[in-house]
Amino acid sequence: MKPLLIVNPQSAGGKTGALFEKMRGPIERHLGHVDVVFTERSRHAVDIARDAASEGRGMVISVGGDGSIHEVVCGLMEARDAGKKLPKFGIIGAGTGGDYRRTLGFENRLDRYCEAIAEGKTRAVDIGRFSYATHTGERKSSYFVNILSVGMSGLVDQFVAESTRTLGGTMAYFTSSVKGLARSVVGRVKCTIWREDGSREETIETRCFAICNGRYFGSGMQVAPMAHPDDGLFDVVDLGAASRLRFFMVSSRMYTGTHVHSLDVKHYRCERIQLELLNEDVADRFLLDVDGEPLGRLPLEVEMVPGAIEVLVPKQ
Ligand SMILES: Nc1ncnc2c1ncn2[C@@H]1O[C@H](COP(=O)(O)OP(=O)(O)OP(=O)(O)O)[C@@H](O)[C@H]1O
Repeated sequence: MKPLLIVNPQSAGGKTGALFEKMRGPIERHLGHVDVVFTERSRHAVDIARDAASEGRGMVISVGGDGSIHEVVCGLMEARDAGKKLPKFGIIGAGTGGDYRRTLGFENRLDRYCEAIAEGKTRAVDIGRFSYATHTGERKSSYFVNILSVGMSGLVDQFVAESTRTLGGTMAYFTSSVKGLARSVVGRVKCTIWREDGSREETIETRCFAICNGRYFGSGMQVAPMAHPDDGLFDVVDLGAASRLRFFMVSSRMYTGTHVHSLDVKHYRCERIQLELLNEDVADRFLLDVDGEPLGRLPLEVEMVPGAIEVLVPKQ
């Protein structure tokens, strides 16, 4: 069967849909004939990827941004949990932020994405499987490939989602970040972590707490510069509970990854983690960010699925 391209025409503010026919020539020169499906709605890529794995495709390729990668991964993981053999997963970055492809070492060029897919080098990347609470209190589960964070990041995502209809992408992100900082709260969180055979429990206070396979979130902020997407462990970064001004100054250092040297920031590694919010009065402002999209809230339980998906990566 031919490789299947799952194209999000709405990614990069709609540019991907407008430019895809121009991209098809270079793609087919590298990969030969391909099948193409355009997503028609949010989360459609989950169904397409799951069905592609179920019908025995050898390769699926996401064409879009981090949200598209996330959805294809969710579909593949649903197929894996149903006992299906998974296709190799190719990435053609055509989004706005591109946080996951940065960790994998992709240059943001169509020819580089195509070369990586054609060359066939893979990395078996880790996936997080988690359960969370929806805004109506229902328990649900899902997956993440890059970063699952909670606190101010989820609040910013929610403001971005509410504002994109009236503002352009960059402007929406900037105003949402300012609003997110102004409205951010300190969560008091009961945190239980498991590593190898042992577990430990502690109560922490934080404005933002990130559970990472990849290194970047928020369009280029290197929250976990030490993370490797295929080491079988989450790198957990707690950005602390400093005042808003001090938190802003520490967070700004994420662009260079030097925030990890701040005494406010804590880092540890684990295979499984549970978070429960103790000050429930801040629950509607202490929210989840899953691979860059808003989702729900605590309580949260996360477990590692090591080496779950074979991703086609640059040779380097
Ligand atoms: N046909 C569609 N109509 C409307 N929304 C869609 C459609 N297909 C996918 N989406 C949604 O588009 C959103 C954004 O996609 P994606 O993340 O790939 O692009 P981006 O936001 O430009 O990139 P990045 O996340 O890297 O900044 C996702 O939440 C996805 O669910």
